[in-house]
Amino acid sequence: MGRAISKSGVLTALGAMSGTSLDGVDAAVIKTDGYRILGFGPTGYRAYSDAERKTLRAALGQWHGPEVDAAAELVTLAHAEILADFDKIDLIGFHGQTLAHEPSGRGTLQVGDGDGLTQALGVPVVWDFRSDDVAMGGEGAPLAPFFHFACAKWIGATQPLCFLNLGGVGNLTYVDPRFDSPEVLGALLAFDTGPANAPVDDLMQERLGLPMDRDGAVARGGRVETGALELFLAEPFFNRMPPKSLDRNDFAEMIRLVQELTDADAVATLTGMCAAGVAQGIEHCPEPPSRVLVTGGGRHNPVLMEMLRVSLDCPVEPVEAVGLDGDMLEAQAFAYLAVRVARGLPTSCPGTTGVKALVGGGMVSVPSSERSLT
Ligand SMILES: Nc1ncnc2c1ncn2[C@@H]1O[C@H](COP(=O)(O)OP(=O)(O)OP(=O)(O)O)[C@@H](O)[C@H]1O
Ligand SMILES: CC(=O)N[C@H]1[C@@H]2OC[C@@H](O2)[C@@H](O)[C@@H]1O[C@H](C)C(=O)O
Repeated sequence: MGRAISKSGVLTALGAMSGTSLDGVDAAVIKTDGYRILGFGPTGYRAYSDAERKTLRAALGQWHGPEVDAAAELVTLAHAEILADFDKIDLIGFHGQTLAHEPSGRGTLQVGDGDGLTQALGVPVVWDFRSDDVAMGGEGAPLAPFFHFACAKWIGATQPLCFLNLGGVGNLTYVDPRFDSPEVLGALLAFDTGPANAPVDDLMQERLGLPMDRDGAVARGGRVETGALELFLAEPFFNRMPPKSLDRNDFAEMIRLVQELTDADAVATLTGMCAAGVAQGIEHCPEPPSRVLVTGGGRHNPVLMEMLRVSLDCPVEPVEAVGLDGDMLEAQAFAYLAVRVARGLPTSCPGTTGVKALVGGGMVSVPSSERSLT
């Protein structure tokens, strides 16, 4: 099943992402030469059980110790299960699970054993994508922007546009497709916009024992409390110039801003905070984007989408409007980035992570049977 990584030509790469929402592992195949997208392939999803989610939650914010070890083992096994379902793969891009992210402090931690996966699956694995960028002074996130640039080309965009990912945390990529290459100054600007669904999920869990505000049903019956919203926007994060990134729990205490509110008002206000963070962030774009294409779970929330439409001056649509798959874009991104890493191409630049030079970060593990060949 395994093959050494060819140094040129089109590769079939499988990417896997376990996001900050802790819902499960997304996996997706793309064909790429490391520059262009040549096609999209099959996708898969492996949900975490309640018990597994609990194990992951217990390890959030920690850098080492038994909780981290348990989380790492679980993440590796869950990935081994889903990735084994795919066939004829040249290369795997394995993001792992972020447990802690403190780029200007202790670094960034994505757990999961990429080397173990290589041996188990017999396919080369690229992993630990963020550490090199952080070591060189970058934020280590977001990393999807180079892939967003390729997506903009794939859909034939001719004017600047934004990709907005609304997962646990929100991140925005401004792409100017008039440039030929993503690393050219001005082609990309990217940053985290603020918390997205994580605070809503946490509040729903805490108050109602539910994992999310499905279809915005609770927020729809509530009212955004402007006092709480103003206090939220006064956080220093919003005045910082991009690039900038967040840890899932950096804004965990914002739930306190809504603690006196009814369930509906509290959820509406947290939803409004996500939209307001995006509206503030978009002001940093070099030019107003022609459209905002939304990916990640937040695009399924009609109340959140409506709030974004009201506060932004351009069309706001799910990425499905241009034929992309908003549930799989991150997994596809790490498939794409894996090929770039394997070929020595950069995966971040000053405009995406604030790093001083171009970085092609990641470890490459090859099956031991192929070590003599590479
Ligand atoms: N139908 C829906 N209605 C409302 N919210 C939804 C719906 N579907 C998904 N979501 C939200 O999207 C979240 C999952 O989003 P996604 O899978 O993009 O996150 P992630 O990839 O784990 O996070 P990140 O991008 O921050 O790493 C859920 O936790 C939930 O809050
Ligand atoms: C440190 C980390 O894992 N960051 C994630 C997280 O989830 C969304 C946002 O915060 C983004 O910065 C990043 O993921 C996406 C996939 C990225 O790197 O582009």
